[in-house]
Amino acid sequence: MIHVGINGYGTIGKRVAAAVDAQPDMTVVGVSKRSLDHEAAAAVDRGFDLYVPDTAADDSGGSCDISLTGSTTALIAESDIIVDATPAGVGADNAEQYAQTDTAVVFQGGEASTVAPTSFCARANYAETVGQAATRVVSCNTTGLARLISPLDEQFGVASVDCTLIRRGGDPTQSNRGPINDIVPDPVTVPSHHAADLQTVLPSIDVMTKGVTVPATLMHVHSLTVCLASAPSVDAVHDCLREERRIELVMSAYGQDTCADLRESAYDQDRHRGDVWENCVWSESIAVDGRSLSLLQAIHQQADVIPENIDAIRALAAADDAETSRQITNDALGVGLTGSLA
Ligand SMILES: NC(=O)C1=CN([C@@H]2O[C@H](COP(=O)(O)OP(=O)(O)OC[C@H]3O[C@@H](n4cnc5c(N)ncnc54)[C@H](O)[C@@H]3O)[C@@H](O)[C@H]2O)C=CC1
Ligand SMILES: O=C(OP(=O)(O)O)[C@H](O)COP(=O)(O)O
Repeated sequence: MIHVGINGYGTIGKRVAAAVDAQPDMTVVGVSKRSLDHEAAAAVDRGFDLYVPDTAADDSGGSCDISLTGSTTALIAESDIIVDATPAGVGADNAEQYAQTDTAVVFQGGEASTVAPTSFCARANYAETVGQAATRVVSCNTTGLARLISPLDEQFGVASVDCTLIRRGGDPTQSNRGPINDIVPDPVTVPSHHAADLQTVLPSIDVMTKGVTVPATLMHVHSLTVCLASAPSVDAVHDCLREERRIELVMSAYGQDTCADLRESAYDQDRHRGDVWENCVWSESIAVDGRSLSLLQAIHQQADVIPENIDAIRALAAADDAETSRQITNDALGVGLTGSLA
């Protein structure tokens, strides 16, 4: 059993905790959270031991009467691996504390790539992280790109990638974010950080990315043009992507027209929190003109990195090879088990 502690129990941390709990070879030691709020209470109700930063819980979380197990320092000491899912930048502040222990760490994509010796996407570069003391799961957008580009590169060769990322303005509870009525170049400089981030897991890929942020909370959408080394048929691209359990081919013809439709599908499948762990590639968007492939995909920002965090834990623990780990994770969560309609 791999004993896992989760430091930071928000959008990503609570999903990672539930996913660890679902694995046959992992157990949740506990979760650590700064604010003693309704999310902390829900963690305890769910059966997770709750730890707080050593400086004690701040008092902004309200007056919930919640039973505490100990300090974050104790959680780190009791865990084989810590998943740090604290807000962007806090993970880097925590890095020194982790480094003073034998506990390995999975950081998140909000941290700079320098926070750990490797960056991680299970489909792209699992082996580089095996046995390391720390890794960083690349961001939700970068995970979505790496999962798509890896099989295309293996099967057809990828000469270059050009992607416009239509970024959601914030997660559903982030009422302080926006825009509420605009389309914002984000960043206005080109390339956006996603190009360099993709190269942390796929260093040989020639990639250009541009970002705009829109008033939406459900998912990101990527508009991609990929220059391939060969000229495959549309059917060959379909077949290549259909092999990937973390890619779902969705179809407008089946009413999967929008991000809202994709999220509703996940709720209809009784998925926990309505999570869509897979890249959703619109089947009808796949077009090939010689060596140029175009497509549209949607990425559920709260969910796609969750299976990757689980595989990153196994890689740090040197527990399995990439394919075995991905399969255990997929089976335990139900990733790709609904089957593409396309
Ligand atoms: N929300 C998203 O769509 C995605 C986020 N990420 C990355 O995941 C990381 C976490 O992001 P979210 O889950 O969205 O953040 P969040 O704000 O939803 O959750 C952060 C959690 O950490 C807790 N926290 C704050 N300071 C703490 C401290 N000093 N010690 C322990 N806990 C503390 C908060 O109480 C909260 O439970 C960031 O690096 C982010 O960039 C990556 C992919 C997608
Ligand atoms: O990692 C993410 O996005 P990113 O890949 O665009 O940096 C998550 O959606 C969080 O992004 P945010 O920092 O804009 O909330």
